Amino acid sequence: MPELVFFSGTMDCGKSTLALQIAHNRSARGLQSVIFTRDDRAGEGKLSSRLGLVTEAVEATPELDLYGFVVERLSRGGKVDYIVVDEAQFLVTEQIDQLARIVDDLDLDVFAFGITTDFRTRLFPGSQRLIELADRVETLQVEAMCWCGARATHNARTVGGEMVVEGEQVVVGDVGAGIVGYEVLCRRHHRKRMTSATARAAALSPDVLPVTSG
Ligand SMILES: Nc1ncnc2c1ncn2[C@@H]1O[C@H](COP(=O)(O)OP(=O)(O)O)[C@@H](O)[C@H]1O
Ligand SMILES: Cc1cn([C@H]2C[C@H](O)[C@@H](COP(=O)(O)O)O2)c(=O)[nH]c1=O
Repeated sequence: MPELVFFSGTMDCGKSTLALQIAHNRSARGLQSVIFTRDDRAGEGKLSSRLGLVTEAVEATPELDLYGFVVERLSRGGKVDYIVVDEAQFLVTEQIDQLARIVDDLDLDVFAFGITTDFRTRLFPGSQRLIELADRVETLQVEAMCWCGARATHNARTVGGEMVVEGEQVVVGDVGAGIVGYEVLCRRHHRKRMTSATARAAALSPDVLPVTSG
């Protein structure tokens, strides 16, 4: 049975790499995909991984009907065997419904990849709809780690190095880069707003240095 699968995790846990691997293995067996993405760091119409691989993709702008796109390709004689969607958190909820329709009405597997929650620990609308509709939600096996060594479960946003919990939901960016950056943290340190930089600064603070006599 074809499935809608949501591969989910924090930033930097290997989602795009897995998306590229799935596409590579299937195309090696002659299967053809439509790859959708939205706002990839590498630019419009790209699906890129931090391991350096990149492939062409269809930019899923909010107006694009994903079901209609696939139907049109099939009706023009194109071959479509399965669908890959990266940065699925950025899709509008109607597009997630369209993905479910692709599975149910066109009998195609849909593999969607995305982060579940934003820097405020709130669900992205696209991810919420995926959790509601997916046949399976899979957590990636290569866990991203917090600076403390625990499994990273949350995404933090930093502005000028400071962790923030207010702002626009969508700001495209990378981990540890630019004015606006991101860092993955465990829940404990997300709650305490303690990034690796804050933790380093605290460790160096005279307040926590051992008091020596003499
Ligand atoms: N230099 C490197 N050597 C080995 N693995 C790396 C290197 N740089 C990045 N990675 C791997 O790539 C992962 C990020 O891959 P990516 O697919 O871009 O993540 P995501 O799409 O989840 O943000 C990291 O968790 C790490 O496992
Ligand atoms: C937490 C968070 C992230 N984003 C953006 C930043 C990146 O462009 C993508 C995630 O990409 P990745 O391949 O999973 O690393 O999402 C955002 O816009 N808002 C957020 O709160």
